[in-house]
Amino acid sequence: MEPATMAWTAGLVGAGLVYWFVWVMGAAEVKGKRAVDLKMGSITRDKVQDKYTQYWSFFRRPKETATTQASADKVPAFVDTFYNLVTDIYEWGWGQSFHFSPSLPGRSHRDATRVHEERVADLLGAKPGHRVLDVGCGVGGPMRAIAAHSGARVVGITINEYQVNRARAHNRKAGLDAQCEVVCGNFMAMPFDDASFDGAYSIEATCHAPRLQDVYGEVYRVLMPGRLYVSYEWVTTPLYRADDPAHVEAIHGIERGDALPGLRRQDEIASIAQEVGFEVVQELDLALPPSLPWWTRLKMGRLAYWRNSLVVRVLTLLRIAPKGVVEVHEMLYETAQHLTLGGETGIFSPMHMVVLRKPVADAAE
Ligand SMILES: C=C(CC[C@@H](C)[C@H]1CC[C@H]2C3=CC[C@H]4[C@H](C)[C@@H](O)CC[C@]4(C)[C@H]3CC[C@]12C)C(C)C
Ligand SMILES: C[S@@+](CC[C@H](N)C(=O)[O-])C[C@H]1O[C@@H](n2cnc3c(N)ncnc32)[C@H](O)[C@@H]1O
Repeated sequence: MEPATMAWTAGLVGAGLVYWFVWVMGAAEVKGKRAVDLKMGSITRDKVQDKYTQYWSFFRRPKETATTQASADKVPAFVDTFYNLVTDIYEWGWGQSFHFSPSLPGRSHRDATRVHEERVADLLGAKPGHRVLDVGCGVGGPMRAIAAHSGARVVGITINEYQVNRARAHNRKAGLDAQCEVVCGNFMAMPFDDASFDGAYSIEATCHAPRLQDVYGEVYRVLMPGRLYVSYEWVTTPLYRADDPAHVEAIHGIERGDALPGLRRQDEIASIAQEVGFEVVQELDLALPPSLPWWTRLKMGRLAYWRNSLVVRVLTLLRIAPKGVVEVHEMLYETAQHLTLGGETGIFSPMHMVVLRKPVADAAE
């Protein structure tokens, strides 16, 4: 072959490979984001690596982040940084619902996710005319499913401005912007009137609060008397042993890689709810049999992780993705291993469900 022909062929093959990496391999797992769109929230390109380092040094020793008032006060700001760093990767590699769900035999992940979300709407008895609060709404996957399923209006709150914009764009695209509203704010001091919601829910979000009382207390305040609050909580289960180093490492790994100021024990949730005034209507760990494992989706993705890691590296090399994305992606990969171990050993559940009622006669009155 002529040298010129060889050079052209090599060039074409190279370009084909880049195209394959970026557009095919980098395609979103569940539509909506491509690898080339990994922006790292509202952090400017040159600050991504620094922000990741700051995040990591804060959450490296999770329990310590909640022990003093001064460090607990910093948690929301670091959680905001965390979601700037991970939101695009989550959307790209997981979809618009940032939570787990029990696997359903013969059904897709998408179906399992929707069923887990619609369960909340059904428990709340949400219906047209109701105004329901989504506490820690992410980019609004659950909000849209619940609004569409129930016909209720849903107002979501998230600490992260970038997620607000993503959620609003998704709502518009889904034709649900008249029914779904998104507000930027702290769920421990919400900008809503007392007794202004017919129902409230939180899906894998309140685990970011240093004190669960602070967020449950706020939900209690904004809920109308007699109405329900459903929450899916991240907890350690009674199988967790604090004297087993493998257990401790798995739980610390989950906390570090998920911006958690310290996981709570399952048996703490109901008493905290009662402490702020709620009646406990139901409490159930949805991860327990007969539910099928929630962590198989993480495990089955090994090949996808390898592919994604390669895509992220190539995009960083080509300067399409900002420096620091590789580190964030590595952190998530490690977190996935800890979460899987937590699921397999049964020491951790991301779906300890509580159904709480604000009594008709408020005890404080
Ligand atoms: C509730 C929370 C988030 C739960 C999950 C939505 C996310 C927890 C770990 C995340 C992921 C881990 C591995 C990533 C993978 C390396 C990458 O290639 C593609 C995205 C992942 C699969 C990513 C997706 C979201 C999670 C499963 C917490 C924060 C309270
Ligand atoms: C794992 S995501 C879950 C999002 C959504 N519930 C879902 O299932 O797709 C956690 C959410 O809680 C929000 N969050 C964490 N701490 C918060 C705080 N102090 N105030 C408001 N939102 C918060 C995050 O911004 C994020 O949107």
